[in-house]
Order: sequence, then C-alpha cells, then structure tokens
Amino acid sequence: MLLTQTLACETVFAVLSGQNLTEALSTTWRQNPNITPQQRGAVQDIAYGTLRHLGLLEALLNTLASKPLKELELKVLLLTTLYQLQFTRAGAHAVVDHAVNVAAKIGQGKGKGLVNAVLRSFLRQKDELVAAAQKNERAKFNHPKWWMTEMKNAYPKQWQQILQANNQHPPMTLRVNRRHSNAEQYLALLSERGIAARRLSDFSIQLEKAQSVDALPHFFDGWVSVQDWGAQAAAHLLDVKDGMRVLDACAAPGGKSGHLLELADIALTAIDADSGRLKRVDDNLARLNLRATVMTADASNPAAWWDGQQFDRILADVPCSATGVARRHPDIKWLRRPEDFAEFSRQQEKMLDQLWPLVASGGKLLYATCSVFPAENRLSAEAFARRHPDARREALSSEHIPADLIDGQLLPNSEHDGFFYALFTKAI
Ligand SMILES: C[S@@+](CC[C@H](N)C(=O)[O-])C[C@H]1O[C@@H](n2cnc3c(N)ncnc32)[C@H](O)[C@@H]1O
Repeated sequence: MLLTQTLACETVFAVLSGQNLTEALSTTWRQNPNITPQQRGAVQDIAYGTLRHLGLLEALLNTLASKPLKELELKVLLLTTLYQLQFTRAGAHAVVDHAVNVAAKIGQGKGKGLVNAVLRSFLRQKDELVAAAQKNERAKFNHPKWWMTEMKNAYPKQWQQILQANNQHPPMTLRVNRRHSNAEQYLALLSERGIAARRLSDFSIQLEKAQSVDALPHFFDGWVSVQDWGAQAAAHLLDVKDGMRVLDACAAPGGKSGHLLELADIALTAIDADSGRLKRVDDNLARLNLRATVMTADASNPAAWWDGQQFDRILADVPCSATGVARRHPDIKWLRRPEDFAEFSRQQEKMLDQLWPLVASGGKLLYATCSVFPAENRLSAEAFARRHPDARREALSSEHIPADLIDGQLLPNSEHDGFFYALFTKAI
C-alpha cells in the first residue's frame, strides 16, 4: 500500500502541475517497471478517483485546514488520502499512518502535525463535512465554475445530467465486427465465458463490468473492438459503400478507420499528424486483418501529400477539447482553460476548409468531435456551412446509432460518451 499511495501522489502532483494524466501515468510506469498489475490498478484508482472528485476533496481540505496549503506536495498527499478515506475500502488507520509518514519527508517534516490533524478530524466528522461541502456547486459537481456556467447556458435542462455523467466510471463498450458476427451471436459467446453484457444495437454491446481484452472471445482475431457507442456512430453516419475512396483525416489510433473498413470494401487512406500514434492504426488494422494506406500527414495542408484524386467520403474526427469524454480523462476538467476553445475552433476551421476541396461532387464530409461545447460543435458547423455554399448539411440517421443524437449532439450518459457530428454533402 505504501508504494501505491506514493506513486499515486506523484502522478496527481504531475497532473496538478500541468501534465496530462495519460503522460503522467506513463512516466510512473516507466520509472517503476516492477510493480504488479494489482499495484498498477491501485495507483490508477487513486489517481483517477482523486481527479474525478477533486472539487469535493478540495472543498473538504479548505474546511479542514485552517489556512491554504502552500506546498503542492502536501496538498496532493492530503487530497489523495481524503479520496481513499471517502471513496475506497482501504483501512482508514493504515492510510492515515502512511500519509503522516510521507508528510515527515516533505519540506523537513513541518507538515506532519497538520496532516495528522486534518485526516483525524475528517474521520471524526466525515458525513457532516461532506454534506456541508456539497452545498457548494464546484464540490457537488466536481467541475470548474466556468465549465458549469457553459453547460448551464448551452443545456439549461440537461446540465446536471451531463456533469454527473462526467463523474461516473465510463462504460466499456464493444463494437462487433460484422464480418464475423453480430451482437446477438457475440453475446452468446460472452455468456459462455460468464461475462455479463447487454445489446445496445445490432453491432454494439455494453459489458456490465470492464474486462481485460484477453478475456474477450476472438478479440485477437478481430471479432470485436473496444469503442464507445457514441464513437461508433461516425462510420455508420458516413454510409460507406463498396468501391468508395475514403479519407480518415485524423485517424490515430484507428478506432474509426477499422470500423469503416469493417462496413464496406473501401479504399481507405488513413492519415494523422502524429507518427507515434499512427503506429497504433497499423496495429489495430493488423488485428482486424484489414488494410489501408496509412501515412503521416497534416490534414490542414493537403498540398503536401494529396495526389489530386477526390474522395467519396471524408471523416474529419478533429482534435478538440475532449470535454465529452471527461469521465475517461478526469484531468481534462482541471487542465482545460476557457481560452483553449478559440484555438480548437480555429484549428478545426482550417482543417475543414482545407479538406473540403478533396471531397468529390456528391461526396460527403463528416465533422466529428468528442466535445459538448457548442463553440467547437454547432457554431463551427454553422460557420462552415456559411463559408461553403456548396455544402448541404444532412439530417443524421441510422438504425445503429444512439437515439438521443439531437442536432448532431450526443450528451454523455450511461450508454455513451459525448460526441458531435455534422454531415455535409457537396453539391453536384
Ligand atoms: C480525436 S483523435 C482521432 C481519433 C480517431 N479518429 C479514432 O477514432 O481512433 C484526433 C487526432 O487528430 C490528430 N491530429 C491533430 N492535428 C492533426 C493534423 N493537423 N492533421 C492530421 N491529424 C491531426 C491527432 O494526432 C489525433 O490522433
């Protein structure tokens, strides 16, 4: 337990100093190659959990400490320990003793008494303190104030549901490869292995509990892929047919490239600006036994790589704020800044404008984000339509996608993450 608590502290410290959680965890794993899978799981749980509930934990700490803590290390130690005391079954006394021992090593041990006092005081009046803290919206919903204000303005009826969904553990969803089976047949295979799951659509299954992919029948033969149901909508909406030329303009790690290739025999070009991430497209397609032309390229500069032949379909799954998948990356809630949105919109606008000439007459471009902020989604799509009179925005429909897709926006809930889609057809 000592090691896992220490590593979790280091990871959360890195995030609160500005690093994203995925990178912070990679550093932790690289520097500690000998930890067991159980220890890894425990570090992940504390790091994710602390960031998921950071608003509440900070409010508790503010009440318990008589003055704001200057040492970030000490603050992180208390936040991660409060997380364990409030949300896990770890033995309270062992957790507190360890925190006090760690405090002895921070800043010449000056905070040791404070850590001891704060944690024991929390244990004495836990329920009252949590109830009082939750009167504050930041603590109750665990999001920064500016994010909550945006959600209230954009979704006056659903904002609470969105924020609450962001604080849940994400569902694990499978996309069934229709070249091998369908949801019903694959559910039978899961059931034989004692894995509880339910059907979301003809080719989509939600597992009751997250599983290692090693446990999934025929996973390594490409029968299923792990992909959120909301993300699965992209390939269905693009409506690819045999023989089409298709561009996946922001392809890595290849979730949607694989899906497009499962749906029809297409000539797919999959590009991404990040060559490291692009390697994962190759790995994914190899597992699915599917082929594409995969290359490192900048979607906002086709002049550097395009051969001049237009595409029937383009998927522009652009870089975005990822605010629709905050429950998978709880660090996003605390690392994003309101000013980031203007930069994402500018980048997306440039990419869409540069890609549009590559669409053949009568062809389609799907603009996709995993964001719930209208600045990137609805407003960007409307601005794109105004700039391109030859682009007709299509109604979105498919029997395979979540029924709550409204005006292109999916809000996160127990079945899927938050996504936005806008489909444009080029005039003939
Ligand atoms: C949302 S992710 C794509 C996810 C992918 N479509 C999937 O389903 O697995 C966005 C991707 O855009 C890539 N990207 C960012 N800027 C780019 C650019 N200028 N040209 C091409 N790809 C870019 C990022 O490297 C990242 O992999």
